[in-house]
Amino acid sequence: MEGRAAALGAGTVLNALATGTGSAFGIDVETRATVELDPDADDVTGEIAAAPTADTELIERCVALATERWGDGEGGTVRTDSDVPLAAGLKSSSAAANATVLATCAALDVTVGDRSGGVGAEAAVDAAATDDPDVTRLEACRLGVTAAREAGVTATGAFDDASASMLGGVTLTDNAADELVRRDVVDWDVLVWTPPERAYSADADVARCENVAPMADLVAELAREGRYATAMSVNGLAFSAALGFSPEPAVEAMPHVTGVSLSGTGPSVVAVSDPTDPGTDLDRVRDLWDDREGTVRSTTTRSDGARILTD
Ligand SMILES: Nc1ncnc2c1ncn2[C@@H]1O[C@H](COP(=O)(O)OP(=O)(O)OP(=O)(O)O)[C@@H](O)[C@H]1O
Ligand SMILES: O=C(O)C1=C[C@@H](O)[C@@H](O)[C@H](O)C1
Repeated sequence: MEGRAAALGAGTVLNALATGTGSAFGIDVETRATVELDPDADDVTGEIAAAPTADTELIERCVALATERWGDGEGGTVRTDSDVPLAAGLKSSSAAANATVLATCAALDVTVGDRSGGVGAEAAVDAAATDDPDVTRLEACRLGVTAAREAGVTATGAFDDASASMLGGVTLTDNAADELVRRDVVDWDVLVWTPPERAYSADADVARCENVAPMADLVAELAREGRYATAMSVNGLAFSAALGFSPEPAVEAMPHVTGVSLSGTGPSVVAVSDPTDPGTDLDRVRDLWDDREGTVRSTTTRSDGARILTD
């Protein structure tokens, strides 16, 4: 009983720590999970490639909750390997949880897809429905969010990040209710600067973020209108200030991009360029960010989301 799956990292449009409303978009950076189930095992043992001392509780909870829900409570092993740097603001926890839940479904021979007949924002996802699965990707995503809450790696549950990682595209969510408010496909070039330090979401100063709630409401309004890139730039200025990160990398990028923001609870900064936006130049931003400590990575948005791996 083995299953493998991959899920996306993501960038931030709106950080949910101020109001519980959040927004994020999937990017072409993946985390893969391999799950082996053993009907005779009671426990789940996790391993994170290239990070032997990192906390494996999240992925172990994901397997345990998935086998309780869709299997017979099997134990086993789970191993992740990732191109998403851990605790850098690029939704490593959401990608790990989504990949692990889908890999567990694959190991259980439970089919996963997007069921037709959804309502509201979920109907937009259903537009891509091709089959009648046992489990929808949104159900799998919500299970990963429950595991993240139980493992204590999140402030709000981060359904915004998790839905962007699972479905791709850009999502706007209510994290208090784990509800999808809106989803759209975006087609952007993306530049990511990741400084060497790490910032765990569980350690973020939520009270400081709540101080900028009026700005978060404004960002949410822009996102509801589909003005995601503008929303993102406003978010970046507000949450860099609230969380104590320099706004300088975003400010120097701003004349050359469609949108730029501190991502998640930092420290990465993500800039996007809409190819139909004539004034943008991510190469120029790369020249500026290359002078900074850390790594600069070029990528793109993804609209397909997480998937079970079959080869
Ligand atoms: N590849 C992975 N495999 C297993 N667990 C992971 C992996 N990546 C992250 N995690 C879990 O997620 C925790 C980090 O979560 P955190 O929310 O702080 O990071 P993040 O999701 O990258 O940040 P942000 O929400 O700001 O984007 C780690 O301590 C670990 O428990
Ligand atoms: O832990 C959380 O609840 C979150 C962490 C960050 O990624 C935020 O960007 C997200 O909106 C919520």
